[in-house]
Amino acid sequence: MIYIVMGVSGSGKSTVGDLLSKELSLPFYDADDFHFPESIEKMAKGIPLTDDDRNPWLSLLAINIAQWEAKGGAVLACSALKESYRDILRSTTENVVQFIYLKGTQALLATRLRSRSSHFMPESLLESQLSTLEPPEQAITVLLDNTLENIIFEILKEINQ
Ligand SMILES: Nc1ncnc2c1ncn2[C@@H]1O[C@H](COP(=O)(O)OP(=O)(O)OP(=O)(O)O)[C@@H](O)[C@H]1O
Ligand SMILES: O=C(O)[C@H](O)[C@@H](O)[C@H](O)[C@H](O)CO
Repeated sequence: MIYIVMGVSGSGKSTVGDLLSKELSLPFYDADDFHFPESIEKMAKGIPLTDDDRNPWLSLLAINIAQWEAKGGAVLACSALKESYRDILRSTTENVVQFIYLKGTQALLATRLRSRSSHFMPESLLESQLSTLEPPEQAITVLLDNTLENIIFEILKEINQ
């Protein structure tokens, strides 16, 4: 199984994904590590990515997803903001991708982004992240206004159902 922890910047994808991977004894990958340098540069300058920036990155991730699945599964932290992006991520495997959506208010997301230091993503991009987001219909949805312990507990409960 491939678990994709998704949501806008600051929602806790990397933190939750890493913890979840340990609970599930699966390797953890962060989609941020697969961005092209030009994309990181754009975001650092406060310029939102476009479909043209994201699609090749998502296709690269999809190739990796098939390989991770063949090796026994993984947890991936990836924004996966639009349904079309999630379609690309699902395109190389059949029925093995489970999305986990971290949902929260703009105010809390902004607070989380502000409290974080030394990250390329500026808080100014939060608005465009939220306007691009198409909330997933088929996902385990968890409210991020909770302790990490409770968030992981909720996710594991849903996975084990
Ligand atoms: N449940 C939580 N309670 C309190 N703080 C949290 C929680 N989840 C994450 N954080 C903190 O919020 C900040 C954002 O989390 P994180 O970097 O994991 O988000 P992200 O979605 O991966 O962001 P990005 O996509 O921009 O890399 C971090 O400083 C993290 O420690
Ligand atoms: O699709 C996107 O716009 C990107 O993946 C962003 O979401 C950032 O990479 C991530 O949030 C790191 O801060």
